[in-house]
Amino acid sequence: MTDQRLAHKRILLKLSGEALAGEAEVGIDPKVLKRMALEIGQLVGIGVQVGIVVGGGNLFRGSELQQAGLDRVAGDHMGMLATVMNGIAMRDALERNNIKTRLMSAIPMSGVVDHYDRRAAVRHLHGGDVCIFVAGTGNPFFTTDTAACLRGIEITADIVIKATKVDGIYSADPVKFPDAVKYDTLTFDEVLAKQLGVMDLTAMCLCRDHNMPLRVFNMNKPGALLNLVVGEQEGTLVTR
Ligand SMILES: Nc1ncnc2c1ncn2[C@@H]1O[C@H](COP(=O)(O)OP(=O)(O)OP(=O)(O)O)[C@@H](O)[C@H]1O
Ligand SMILES: O=c1ccn([C@@H]2O[C@H](COP(=O)(O)O)[C@@H](O)[C@H]2O)c(=O)[nH]1
Repeated sequence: MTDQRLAHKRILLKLSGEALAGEAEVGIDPKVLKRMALEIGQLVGIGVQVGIVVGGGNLFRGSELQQAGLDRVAGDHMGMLATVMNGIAMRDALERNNIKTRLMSAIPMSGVVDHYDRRAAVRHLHGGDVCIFVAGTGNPFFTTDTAACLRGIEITADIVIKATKVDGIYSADPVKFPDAVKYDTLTFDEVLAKQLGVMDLTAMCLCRDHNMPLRVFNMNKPGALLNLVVGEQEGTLVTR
């Protein structure tokens, strides 16, 4: 395939932590990791530059730890460290499939992962390496959705793609409301006005204010990721 057929040449892919857990919903399922690694490898093979932000919801979420009695900032630090563990697992899966990978953390962790450096990340992307960005934004009270939009804007990705367990944005959470209706396209202001909960407000506003398109799609649908980078309709596209 030639470069001209690609709808997106540089993407920021947000992988939800829960998606890494597969059916178990907690922990990491090696079969899911392998499948995702192969799908990401297909993109690299056709010349797409891939940045990834991984979530941590399969291990820890600060808000849930706070409800269980922990200090919120301590909980958020644990959540960010959870994303580092997921990132190490994702790097391992990619490298097992001969996909060159860089793992960069917003929180310095010498000897385990590289420290995040935007200019170095862009150089690695140009060289064909997948860059995995972990530890979110490095600050408590944020989410990895916000980190994904932030990194996407920083690396001048063409689009932020949120891979999740539902196949787009619906009129209500489709997990709780099976009658909810799916949207093919939305504007950021519509998502905000309708309070559609698929992504947090900070992340949405960041994408809107920096004119960064966002697509939400189902990572459990084989081939969907490849389809959308070649411009086919998958999930829901949100634009300004
Ligand atoms: N209007 C909506 N349309 C689609 N999904 C929605 C909507 N409202 C809520 N959701 C829910 O949002 C979830 C998407 O969040 P997801 O679990 O992928 O990410 P996360 O919380 O960012 O990641 P992590 O699992 O790492 O914490 C979907 O699984 C869905 O159940
Ligand atoms: O910038 C950030 C990103 C994340 N956190 C904490 O990590 C967990 C896991 O991230 P998810 O986005 O929920 O997958 C999150 O709940 C926060 O506790 C953070 O503090 N700062």
